[in-house]
Order: sequence, then structure tokens, then C-alpha cells
Amino acid sequence: MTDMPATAETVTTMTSPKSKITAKNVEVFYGDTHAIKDVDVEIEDRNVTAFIGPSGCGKSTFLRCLNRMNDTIDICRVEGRIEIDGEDIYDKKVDPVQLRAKVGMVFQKPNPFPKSIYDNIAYGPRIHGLARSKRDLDDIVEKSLRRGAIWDEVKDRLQEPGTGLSGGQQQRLCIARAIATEPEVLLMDEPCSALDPIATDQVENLIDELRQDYSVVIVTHSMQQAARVSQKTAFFHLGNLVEYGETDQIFTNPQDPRTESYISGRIG
Ligand SMILES: Nc1ncnc2c1ncn2[C@@H]1O[C@H](COP(=O)(O)OP(=O)(O)OP(=O)(O)O)[C@@H](O)[C@H]1O
Repeated sequence: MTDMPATAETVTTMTSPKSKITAKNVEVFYGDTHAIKDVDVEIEDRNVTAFIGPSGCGKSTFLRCLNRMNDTIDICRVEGRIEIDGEDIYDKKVDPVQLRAKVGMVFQKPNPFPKSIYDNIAYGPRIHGLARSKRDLDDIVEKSLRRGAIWDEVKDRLQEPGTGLSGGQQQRLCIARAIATEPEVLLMDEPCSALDPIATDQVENLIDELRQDYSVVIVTHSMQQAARVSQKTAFFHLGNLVEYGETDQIFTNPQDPRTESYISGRIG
């Protein structure tokens, strides 16, 4: 019998995206509260991973471990190991400010700086020394706003305040700002929860575009959104990572009864 030629399907499975972030035995405590319990996970490059689960299950806490945002919370203690591209991000040599340029973050509520649209984007590249000249900076600003799918709406008003934009525009501005420091990972903590359905749709389309270049991790309360935008889904419950897998499988054929209860609306 001759070997079967590689079909599109076999090629796809053989070239699955490589792992970008590896977390091992991660535990997080806020004082006596044990918020994350022994979590192991591998997050893929150039894909969207959704964190879902009931309120208080630890989604945001775990997300914030990935760029050490929890360092800013005094009572928070993180244990275990998290690597990005094989490097321990909690190593003493790692500068958290540099790390956060590489692992950008977008929050629930759009939070543009009280500066012009231009300066919102230029701020990060300036402090990280990414532009050698005004022209370089102009290029970075334009490229980031284009990548954030908002260039056409703001190109004639770059000197106006970022806070004067609509909520959806502000959120795309914040995504563009995160992109401007050339990150490799984008963390998004419920990025659409303050947006109307049209702005949500625009941001979801943008997330889908961004996965061509970045590893995107999104916390969402909306299972529909997780199903629409992600390729991988992690279900958290009471600080445990209960189930992690292909989004389609999690929503159509969950393996754990707790996942099944959550997606069918019985818990959460
Ligand atoms: N800054 C903090 N100080 C003390 N406890 C905290 C802090 N942040 C979160 N916690 C606790 O850690 C646990 C996990 O919270 P976290 O915000 O990560 O959950 P979540 O799944 O993101 O919730 P939600 O969906 O409601 O945003 C909860 O018990 C919460 O009360």
C-alpha cells in the first residue's frame, strides 16, 4: 500500500502553532485567600485563548500573572513557574516594565491617557526608546493605529484628546497603544464589557486579525464571545483550571461535569 498524500487536514494538524507561554504549578494567594490552585497550562502563539468561568474563579488573577501585574498588589503572592519563549518571567533579572511592553494589556474599561491621540500611542515607544526620530515615531503611531483598526477614524484629529473618542474608539486606541511597543502577547481583561454591540463586533474582528501576529489571551464573561473569537478555551472554577482545550470541543463536548454545568448555565 502506498503512503497517503498529505491532505490539507493532515498538514494543519502537523503544523499546529507552537507554545508561547508555559505555566507550571502556579499558585496565587491574596493574604489567606488561595485564588489560583496549581495551574498548569500551555498557551499557543498566534492564537486566541479565552479564559472563562464564574465570577471570582480567578480568571483575571491568572491573566495578571502573565505580565506580573499582580506584583503591584501588596498582599498578592505568586508561586510556581511561568515561562514565555522558555524564559522565566519571574526571574530576578527580568524588569517588569520591559516585560509589560512585551506582554501588553488591555483592560475592561477603556483607559486612554489624558493626552492627545498621537501621544497616547507615542508614549510607550518614547519611554522604551523605539523611535530614533520624529519620523520614526510618526510611522509607529500610524502603523499602530492602522493595526488597531482605528486609523481612518482618527487620522485627521491626531492632536485631539484620546478621551474625546467614543467608548469603542477608545478601546481600539488602547489596543493600538498596547501594540505600539511591539508586544508578542496581548492580554485582554473583558475588553468589550463596556462596549455596545457594534463596538464589540469591531473589537472582536480586530482580535481575530491580531492573532496573525500575536498570542492573544482574553478573559470574558460571554461564552458566545469566547466561542466567536478563540481557538482555545480554559475553564476556571474556584481557582482551579478545570478544563482546557479546543474551543469547539469545550463548548460541544466538555469532558468535566463542572464545565458542562457552566456552559449550560447551571453554575455561574
Ligand atoms: N486585589 C485583591 N485583593 C484581595 N483578593 C482579591 C484581589 N483580587 C482578586 N481577589 C480574590 O481572588 C479571587 C479571584 O478573583 P479574580 O478577580 O481573579 O476572579 P475573576 O474570575 O476574574 O472574577 P470576575 O469574573 O468577577 O472578574 C476572588 O476570591 C477575589 O475576591
